Amino acid sequence: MTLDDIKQQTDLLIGESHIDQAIQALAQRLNQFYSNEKFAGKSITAYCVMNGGLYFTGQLMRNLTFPLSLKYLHASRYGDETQGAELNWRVRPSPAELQGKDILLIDDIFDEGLTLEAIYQECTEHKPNSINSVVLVDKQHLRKPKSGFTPNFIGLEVEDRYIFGCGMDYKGLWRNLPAIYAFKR
Ligand SMILES: O=P(O)(O)OC[C@H]1O[C@H](OP(=O)(O)OP(=O)(O)O)[C@H](O)[C@@H]1O
Ligand code: HPA
Repeated sequence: MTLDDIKQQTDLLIGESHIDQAIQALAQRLNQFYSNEKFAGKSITAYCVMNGGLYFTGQLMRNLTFPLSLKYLHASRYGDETQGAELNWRVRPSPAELQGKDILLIDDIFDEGLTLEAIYQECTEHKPNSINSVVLVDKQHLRKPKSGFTPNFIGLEVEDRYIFGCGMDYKGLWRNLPAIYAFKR
């Protein structure tokens, strides 16, 4: 499939400039949040949730103005599929990197929320000083975690379709696209 095929067979759901604006607005909110005196003199440990979080982390980071230590973790439950299954931990954060730290989890999408909720729980067990999460998009449906868990910062809302671009893949591909697409129904 070529880029031309993608353009013909998909709907452009969110364009590049809209996404860039949303990322800048999120960065401003995070800069404001972490300028609170309770974070004075501290650095923030940002965890990029691989692989999907990579694009968003890179775009977000360049607009963040507080001292940030970048790490990554990898938990996956979609693989190359468009339906989620059981969570598979590939790289866990190390306890020593969490204890007493101020953690920011960065991911591309909050869909059914099971991935981010499980990551949050894993991190919480190792007693960070604070833990917050930011996602680029929140998919609009009612299949969210029963616990009520939700990210602290959300960039954009997206309709209930399988989407790709901006870090999100379609069958392992097209994470590189700077806009968000869904195949035509
Ligand atoms: O809210 P959920 O329904 O749990 O889905 C969201 C998660 O799914 C995707 O990861 P994926 O499992 O595709 O792994 P990948 O990022 O390595 O492709 C995405 O990057 C999120 O981490
Ligand atoms: O809609 C999606 N697209 C890509 N990856 C995803 N992971 C969860 N939901 C999605």
